[in-house]
Amino acid sequence: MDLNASPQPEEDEESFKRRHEDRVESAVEIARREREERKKRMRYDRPTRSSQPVFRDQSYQKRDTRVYDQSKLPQGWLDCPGFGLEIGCIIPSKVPLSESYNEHVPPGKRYSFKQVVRNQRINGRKLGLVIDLTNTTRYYPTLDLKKDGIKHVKIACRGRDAVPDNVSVNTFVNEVLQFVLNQKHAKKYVLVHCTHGHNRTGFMIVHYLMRSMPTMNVTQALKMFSDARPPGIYKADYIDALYTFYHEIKPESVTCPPTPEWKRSTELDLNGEAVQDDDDDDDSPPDPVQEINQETVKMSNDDILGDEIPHYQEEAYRQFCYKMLYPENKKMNIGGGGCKPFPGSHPVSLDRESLQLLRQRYYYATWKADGTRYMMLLTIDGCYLIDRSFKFRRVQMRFPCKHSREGISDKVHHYTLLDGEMVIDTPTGEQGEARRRYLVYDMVAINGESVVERTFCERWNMFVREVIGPRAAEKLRSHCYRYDLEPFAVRMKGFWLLSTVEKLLKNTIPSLSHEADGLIFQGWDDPYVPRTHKGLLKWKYAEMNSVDFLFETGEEEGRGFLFLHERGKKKLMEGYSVEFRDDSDPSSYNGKIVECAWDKDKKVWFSMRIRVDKTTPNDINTARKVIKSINDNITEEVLLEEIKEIIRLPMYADRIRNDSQAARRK
Ligand SMILES: Nc1nc2c(ncn2[C@@H]2O[C@H](COP(=O)(O)OP(=O)(O)OP(=O)(O)O)[C@@H](O)[C@H]2O)c(=O)[nH]1
Repeated sequence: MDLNASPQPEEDEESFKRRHEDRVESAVEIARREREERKKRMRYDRPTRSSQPVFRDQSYQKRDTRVYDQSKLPQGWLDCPGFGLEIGCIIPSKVPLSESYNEHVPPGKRYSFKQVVRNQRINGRKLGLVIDLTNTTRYYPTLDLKKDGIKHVKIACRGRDAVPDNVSVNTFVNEVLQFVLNQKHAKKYVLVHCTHGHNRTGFMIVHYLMRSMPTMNVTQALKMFSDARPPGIYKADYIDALYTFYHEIKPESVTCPPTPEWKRSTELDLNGEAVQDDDDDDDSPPDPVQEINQETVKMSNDDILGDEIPHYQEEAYRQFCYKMLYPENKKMNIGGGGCKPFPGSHPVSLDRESLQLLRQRYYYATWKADGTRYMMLLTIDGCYLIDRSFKFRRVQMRFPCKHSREGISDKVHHYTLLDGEMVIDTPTGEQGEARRRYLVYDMVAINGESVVERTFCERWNMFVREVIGPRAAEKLRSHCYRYDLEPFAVRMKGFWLLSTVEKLLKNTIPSLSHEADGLIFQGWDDPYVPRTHKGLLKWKYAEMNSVDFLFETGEEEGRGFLFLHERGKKKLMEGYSVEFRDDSDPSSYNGKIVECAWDKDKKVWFSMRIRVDKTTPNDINTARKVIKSINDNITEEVLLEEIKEIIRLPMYADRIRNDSQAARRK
């Protein structure tokens, strides 16, 4: 019996059946061997759920060294309908099988790429992209697709006991969005397939719909998919995961459809045992080892928030940020790859000299929140936290625009760039849970328009009117979307007249439910200045004035060196040393950024903490300013005395009076 006999395209269904029955005996043996193999593989080769690989084009094929039995069709594949109706430019489909499977597929049921392309052409559609979500490369070679000018993207998703991970979802959505954006003339389509084109495929398509249409909700997106590809997603945990991800409450009327007949009838293998495909989207329960015990995880400022996004998407967003921050420099290109400096505005330490600035310009004050600095980019397809290393991570948040219909906005912010600090609010007393809050203190762009050249006062009012206001209004009315389930709350930071600084120091700061380490003085008429802004002043409590050094151990035991940056390069600080006041071995700090404060009595730097959010030390000029500020020693008393004088100056006295009257009128 020749199992490798070449396919017979002209064969009728009857003769195919007969030929196939002859082979059952051997197939039983093969199935048994394969089960053994699979058991071995699962023991040693199990990928973790959170790190599913994303491979593009042929690269995955190089790595996948498994030997596959070409006679094995995916369970239920034969009777599973080929493809669904179009959803925008997307066509959900089962996996096309290469012609090397023809021997085991009756002629009327064959579904290779040749058939796919032909079928789509008959329906008036031309394919431009295929997104393959299967976790194997055994079903078809991608070479022919390339020849036909069809791009193939592989996003390997296991599907078996978990939903596709967030990074894979980000990749999928971005691929489709890019494809749509780059469509020039003729409309082309995206064929999306997993094994059967229901669960993983549906899950990804629902994510795409949610991120491309601001008024879409999960129930509508699920229905759109199930109308196009009945019965839709038929795994309850996939449906639940979508509601959870988008912070929506699942309506009672939404139920999970039963497993389709074509899938159930083939769930037994030739020995009558339930089989699991390498790649199949079966219904096994989640792996218990992977479950995280949420209760034991304590919130910290160093927690990594959000999900990674594709590198090329991140690069495009960086370009956008630079364009908004330097609008006068229209041709600015920050280039691809490499490490880009974080472009957010940075205050300088208050010293005797800069104290004079408070007399020359009109300032407001706020507390200096001591959390983690992030800029935040709001777009239709998601919100992105931008950390101090200029890395972007996606968080699921909603920022409606002002134009609203019955309070529910039909638009969300697209390319709005905020600046702020993430803090952890811990309520005093026994009641309430710690909650993350993003405190916004500035805005760089609104819906693709740079506002850096406007005064702070204008930016601030615009932020309140266009961002915080609509969000607050929708929060009260929205029934479906639960803002309280978002990963953090968003607040605007309060700014106060200089006449109230004493109250700010004595009453407001002590009553805050998060850390604060001083004050920020914000020029009310200032533009947004990227990087170091000499007019933006920070005053810290004396013991909190600090410098971030890079610490490296030398060859001599116990000896360590401190480095700063000078014009972007490492600079050894001769004669500087640091004391570690915990019991840990100094070598454990090697290569880390260590935040140090100055001990006036002992005249030595001592370590306060490791800065896991930073990869570079302070610039030498920044450090000089901190040192000057330490030497100048502007205490709380000195500061308050100075401010008392400043607010009597005519420029301040008049504006304070006007601003107070305006605030009362509001
Ligand atoms: N502009 C501004 N910055 C603020 C405000 N509140 C807190 N900050 C933070 O103050 C930081 C600058 O203070 P530094 O003392 O130099 O820095 P840090 O607290 O050590 O943190 P890094 O900035 O990460 O070095 C900024 O990064 C801001 O995140 C505010 O209201 N306005």
